[in-house]
Formats: sequence, C-alpha cells, structure tokens
Amino acid sequence: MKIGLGCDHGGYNLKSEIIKHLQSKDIECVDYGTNNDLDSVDYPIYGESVANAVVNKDVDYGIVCCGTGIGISLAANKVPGIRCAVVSDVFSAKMSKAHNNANMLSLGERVIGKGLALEIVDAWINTEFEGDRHSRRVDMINKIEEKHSKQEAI
Ligand SMILES: O=C(CO)[C@H](O)[C@H](O)COP(=O)(O)O
Repeated sequence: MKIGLGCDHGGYNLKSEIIKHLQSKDIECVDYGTNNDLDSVDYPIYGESVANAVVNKDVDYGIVCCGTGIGISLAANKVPGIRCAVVSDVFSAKMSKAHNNANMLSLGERVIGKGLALEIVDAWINTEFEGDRHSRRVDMINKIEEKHSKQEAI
C-alpha cells in the first residue's frame, strides 16, 4: 500500500508522526508537504496535491492534516473522485471506509492527540469497503459530481 500525505503548518507535527508510524509498518509514504510548522502556508495547496495524487493513482490513498482537518478536506473534496472524510474517532474512521469508501482521511492536529490519531489511521487503513447497498449510494455521490461538472461546462 502506498499513501500520500499532506498538511499545512497546523498539521505538520501530526503528519510527521503518522509518516513515522506508517513507515514502521513498512507502508510506503509519499510526502506532498508542507515541510515545517514555522512557515504559515495555505492548506488548499496541500489538500489538492494529495487529492491529485489519489485520482491519478500515484498513491492508493491520501491522509491530510491541518489544524482542524476541515479546511484541507474541503479543498481535497473539490477534486472530482475524492471522498475525503474528516474523522476524530475510531468508529467514524471505520465507517468512512466501510460505508463511504473514503479514499482520503483528514485529521486535525489541534483537535485530537497523537495516540488517537494513530489509532484512527490504523482503523481506517485496515477497514475494507463493504460494497452492496453502499456502492449504490457512493455511485449516487459520483452522479451528483458529474451533474454539477456538466453544469459548470455550460
Ligand atoms: O485548520 C485549518 C483549516 O481548517 C488551518 O490549519 C488553520 O486555519 C490555520 O490557522 P492559522 O493560520 O491561524 O495557524
């Protein structure tokens, strides 16, 4: 499994811990920045970079972090094909994969501690999409995306 990771300054420390954790499990990580917590940067840049890597299949999944996990997930979710879930508990992490087939996970460094964040990451990585009725609903989300991108082109 290959995971792309990205963050702004507010999520840099958590992203670094997640990379260390994943690498200790021999999971390949591609880091799309940012590279420190001192320089204030704009989270949409990093949300979009990781989202592009996921839709282009450069990586299998994306994990992004900012202060709350919200802004960077909003940016990632603007890229067609991305389902990025902001998660702060283990149950939601599992469900975001099992029911929503989330291909990106977003975490808030200013919201949850490292211990919980790593448990969330493990739960998310180790949960499979259940398909069945959930496929129909994910397809419906994709249809909404298609409908609105066509409207944009008019
Ligand atoms: O959580 C975030 C976006 O959802 C950002 O990390 C946060 O807004 C950055 O704030 P600041 O520039 O004050 O450090």
